[in-house]
Amino acid sequence: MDSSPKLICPEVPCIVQVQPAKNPGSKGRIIKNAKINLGRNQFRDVILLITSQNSEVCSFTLNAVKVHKNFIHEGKATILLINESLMISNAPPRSLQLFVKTLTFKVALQAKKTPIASRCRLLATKLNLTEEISPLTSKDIAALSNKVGTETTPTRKKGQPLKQLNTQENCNRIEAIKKRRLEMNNGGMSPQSQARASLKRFLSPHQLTEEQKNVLTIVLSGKSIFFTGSAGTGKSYLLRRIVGSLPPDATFVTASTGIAACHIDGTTLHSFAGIGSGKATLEQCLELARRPTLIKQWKSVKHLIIDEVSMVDGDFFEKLEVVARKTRDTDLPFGGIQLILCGDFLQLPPVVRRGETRRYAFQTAAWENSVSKIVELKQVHRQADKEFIKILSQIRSGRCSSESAARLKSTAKQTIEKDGIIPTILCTHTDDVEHINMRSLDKLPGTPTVFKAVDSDPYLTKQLDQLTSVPSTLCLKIGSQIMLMKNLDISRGLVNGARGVIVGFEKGGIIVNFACGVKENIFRERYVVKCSNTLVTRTQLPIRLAWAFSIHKSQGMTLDCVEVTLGRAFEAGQAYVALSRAKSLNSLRVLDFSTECVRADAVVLAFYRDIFQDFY
Ligand SMILES: Nc1ncnc2c1ncn2[C@@H]1O[C@H](COP(=O)(O)OP(=O)(O)OP(=O)(O)O)[C@@H](O)[C@H]1O
Ligand SMILES: [Mg+2]
Repeated sequence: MDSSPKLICPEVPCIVQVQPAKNPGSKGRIIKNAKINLGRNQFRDVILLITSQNSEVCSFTLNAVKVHKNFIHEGKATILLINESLMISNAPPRSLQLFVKTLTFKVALQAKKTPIASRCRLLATKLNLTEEISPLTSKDIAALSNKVGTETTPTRKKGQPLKQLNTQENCNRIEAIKKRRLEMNNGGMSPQSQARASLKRFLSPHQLTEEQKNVLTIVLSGKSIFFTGSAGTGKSYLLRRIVGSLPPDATFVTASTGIAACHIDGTTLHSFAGIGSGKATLEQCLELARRPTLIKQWKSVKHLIIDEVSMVDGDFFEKLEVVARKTRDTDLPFGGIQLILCGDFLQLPPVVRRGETRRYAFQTAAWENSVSKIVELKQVHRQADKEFIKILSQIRSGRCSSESAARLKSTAKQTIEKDGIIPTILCTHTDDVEHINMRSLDKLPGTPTVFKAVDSDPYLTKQLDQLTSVPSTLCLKIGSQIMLMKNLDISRGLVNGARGVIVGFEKGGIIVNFACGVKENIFRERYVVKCSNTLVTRTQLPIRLAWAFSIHKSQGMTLDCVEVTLGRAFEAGQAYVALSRAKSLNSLRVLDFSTECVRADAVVLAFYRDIFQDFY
């Protein structure tokens, strides 16, 4: 049996707009609730099939094809054929990516084969679909040794209309793109190797584990689910995969905090809900949610994703449930919205004011009525070291044996500085963070270079500070310790949380030496977030100063090298969150550790013991 990885082309639910090439301005034909698939006809041409809601099928031969996939992450792509263009939208982004990948490779493979004589084709009376497309395999990649593929991604600015290209223009563009790609390679990889590498990433990316696949299956079955697990079990990683498997128009991706939302390219739950802090009366909240743009949004939600649900306040969650029912005019729990909740209640709890009683989301009737499935992920991915995993597991449950405490204390003296990168101090209090960062910057010689964020709406700067992970002003000097706040290139280690030090300035950017060994020029990035139901942007360097970081802000992150000070820990789960950001005991330095700072909330322990028989 062939055990090599295969990429099976999925059937993709979407909306397709078929436009005649000769008349690109026309609306063409719009097929809603369509499903697209690939097949082959009797000549072994690759065929794209569109099945409409009433099972009507139309097919397009893909002999000459060009794919625009600039917006594929939003579930959109345009396939340009000789006589028409197919504009695909509202597709689950990951399924669409797999589909486009298969399409481009299969068409490229086909182009290598001897074409069927026109006479033969003319003699055939009718085009028959003979078979489904076979999965893409590593053999296919090998066969593509001297062909890059037919796909192109010409740069098109947002808002600029798609233009039908004549053949000459097409050729020029393809040549220019090939040249640019070669230039980008820095003489490293040939286009063939690039094509192969790109497919290999698809064929064998980090695969989901069985327990993660199980969660995905439950999500796709439409059930409301809460999946939990200790830090680093891949909850947010899986969540990103889930987002890619759901239709974008009806899926809302949120998290309890701005920084956690950034990890999954979502928005905060508060910003999505549109009911302010939720502290107002239910009637006032409903009034807010019934504003025209918001009510439209509430009515369109089918899947609501919430990461770091442990920090969602119970009262807020309860109000949200009522708002969902009332705005959607239904008595179904949560207005019939599928909830996809994820987080670890043994990490940070909801923030409450002094004197207020804490109520977790799971303590509400709204949770009882809406969440039908609870799953625990058990395999830890962030750390590989068994000893460290065992220590963390104890701390999560609020315990710490004398051996574990001794092991953690033993890290206090180890050297984890490397190539000028010093570990980030994780602080319990935000004031300490500001103070350490400012003092350390002042100590560096020279005057700072200031990078001011460009916000699409300057009046929303405060909200953008909350909703994006990057500050409105960055004062930087050579020697500044920084943390990357965006996944720029996962394969090279340029991921959210990567630590580095500034070694130079470049026009409009900075030069950074990263702990992963990469030296990279970093320029401004655009962050797009929803604020009061409109899209706003912040353009800023994707970094933060990282001599110090708050434990609250670090929740959800994987950090390269950290120093933890827990003397003033005040919150249940705080020590656990701080320690579990590190990948290994070797990249961690724990100062002033005492077992008193290890605390787990008894209410949460009781909840977990109740739902998981084998829990601690
Ligand atoms: N199936 C997998 N295969 C390989 N790596 C994985 C897998 N799942 C997750 N990871 C990696 O493990 C690390 C931790 O994942 P992630 O941040 O999603 O964990 P988490 O459960 O959300 O943690 P936290 O509770 O701290 O938010 C990440 O670097 C992620 O890329
Ligand atoms: Mg997470």
